Amino acid sequence: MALAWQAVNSYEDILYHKANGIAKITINRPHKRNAFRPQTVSELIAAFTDAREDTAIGVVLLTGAGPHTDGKYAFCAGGDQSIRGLAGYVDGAGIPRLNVLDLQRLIRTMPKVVIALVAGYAIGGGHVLHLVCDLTIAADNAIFGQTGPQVGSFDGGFGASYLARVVGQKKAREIWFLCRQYHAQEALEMGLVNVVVPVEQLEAEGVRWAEEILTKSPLAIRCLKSAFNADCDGQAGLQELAGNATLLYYLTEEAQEGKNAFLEKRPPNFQDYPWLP
Ligand SMILES: CC(C)(COP(=O)(O)OP(=O)(O)OC[C@H]1O[C@@H](n2cnc3c(N)ncnc32)[C@H](O)[C@@H]1OP(=O)(O)O)[C@@H](O)C(=O)NCCC(=O)NCCSC(=O)CCC(=O)c1ccccc1C(=O)O
Repeated sequence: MALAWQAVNSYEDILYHKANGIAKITINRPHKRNAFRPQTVSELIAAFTDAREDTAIGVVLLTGAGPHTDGKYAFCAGGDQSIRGLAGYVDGAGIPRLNVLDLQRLIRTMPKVVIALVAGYAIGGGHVLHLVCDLTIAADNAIFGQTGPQVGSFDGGFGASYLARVVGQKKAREIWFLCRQYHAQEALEMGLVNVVVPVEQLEAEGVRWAEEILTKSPLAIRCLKSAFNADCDGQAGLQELAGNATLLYYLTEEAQEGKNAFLEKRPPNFQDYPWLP
């Protein structure tokens, strides 16, 4: 049965819906193959931040609106080249921005599962967006690729190093150095996506995966996501993982004793808590 999506807020460049513990964020610029401008990214950050803060939400689906009137689908074609200035993508106030990097970090560090639903093109910065999601479900018409060295750009952050972690060094260098496009099946074979489904089943499959995840333990999923990140993200990754250890410790009676003793102006008594092997 289809979910009864409820619209959340009103945006210009994105659509934002929620239903049954799932948030769905849709880039809505199909006339540009869902390429993002600074406003698109700001709106995406606002929606992802809302989903992060909402304790009822456990999984976020990120997708692109489509098909366009020409029948073509796109997840996202990267930065909008028509408003690219000297120092980034120029916003309505004339300020150049590279704010998609903030969005990448938000998706990567939010303690909920983010699933990219890719129909059509995931190209350039749009390809990196699906890459930083925890899981990717591809439609059978999905096309993946980087174009940076062709259009005078590159993503040397997650777009390079995390891509190499996912598909291996040789393949990642091929993807960036040759700027080829890869079909869904090839993406599956290189471990870039989790599954390929017929395009008309894309959202339903995403909802099925989300519903399955939502039956699992939120704290376990949270700790696992930060553990996977810690392996790649250096001190920032360790901070995220250690933050979860602190959260779990705060939940114990032992930690409460420390706080209570301070508030009651007495020495703490940790004698009841064992030094576990
Ligand atoms: C995606 C295509 C392969 C699709 O091809 P096709 O189906 O033939 O459609 P088109 O006719 O080309 O496109 C239809 C329509 O959409 C417009 N459009 C498509 N993509 C863009 C875009 N990226 N920017 C602006 N407009 C776009 C296109 O012009 C057409 O409009 P008309 O009015 O009808 O002419 C193909 O479209 C394609 O190759 N697109 C470009 C892909 C690309 O090169 N993207 C940019 C890569 S660089 C990037 O994304 C920056 C990454 C980034 O943001 C970043 C990374 C690291 C650090 C910082 C940053 C940062 O913030 O910049």
